[in-house]
Amino acid sequence: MDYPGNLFVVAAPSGAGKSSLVKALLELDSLVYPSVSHTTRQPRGQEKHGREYFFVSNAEFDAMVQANAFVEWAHVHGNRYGTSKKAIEERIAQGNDVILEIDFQGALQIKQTFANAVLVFILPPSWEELRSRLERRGEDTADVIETRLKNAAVEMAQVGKFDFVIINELFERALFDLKAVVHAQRLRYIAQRRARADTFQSLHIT
Ligand SMILES: Nc1ncnc2c1ncn2[C@@H]1O[C@H](COP(=O)(O)OP(=O)(O)OP(=O)(O)O)[C@@H](O)[C@H]1O
Ligand SMILES: Nc1nc2c(ncn2[C@@H]2O[C@H](COP(=O)(O)O)[C@@H](O)[C@H]2O)c(=O)[nH]1
Repeated sequence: MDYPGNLFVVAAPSGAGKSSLVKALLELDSLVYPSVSHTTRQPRGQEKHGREYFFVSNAEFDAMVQANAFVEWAHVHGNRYGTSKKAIEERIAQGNDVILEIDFQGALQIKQTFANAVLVFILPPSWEELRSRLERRGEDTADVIETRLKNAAVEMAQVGKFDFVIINELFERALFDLKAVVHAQRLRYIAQRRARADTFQSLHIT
């Protein structure tokens, strides 16, 4: 599907820093809108329904799947997460840019539907640092951290399917790289529109 807005998809193993990077990007770039996902996971300490996620029951999630309300959804770390059509389609149809922070399975589903979506994978600088970020964040139990680290190996094996890879060692450097990806896509989009307009003009089509 071809929409006038750009769709950016950021995936990473849990703890690599994608939420922190996306939050910082959103503070700097008022033209990018976040998508709020639905999840069956329980809210963490400060999380609010409708802000970080729409927290729904298994039955509510099932009903949305049945109603074909998701553009993508997946089982991640023992819970289900999904991006609703409502969260993105209206915005990109209006020409706004939208950024999704989702896992690799969802990212690959998005690419099937939106061929122009830009997929970015965030890597941590090392396994030790990944573990230490999850521990320092202090939001998950030791069991949950072990599950997320185990899943990280499977997730990182998918990196070759993404358009861009950013190593989040120094935060400011990684943020610079993410901004550069967004900027490059906007320039590419303008170039594509110009090329199309030129083709139409040379064929005398208005
Ligand atoms: N470059 C960095 N250097 C050091 N710490 C960082 C860096 N980037 C993020 N962090 C910290 O690492 C922790 C994990 O970051 P964050 O919550 O953004 O990860 P995430 O990839 O979104 O994880 P999840 O998928 O579980 O939501 C946070 O405490 C964050 O402040
Ligand atoms: N496929 C999808 N994955 C999603 C979505 N929203 C979030 N996520 C990913 O789940 C894990 C865990 O998130 P957490 O908030 O519990 O730490 C992480 O990789 C998210 O990116 C979604 O809509 N679809």
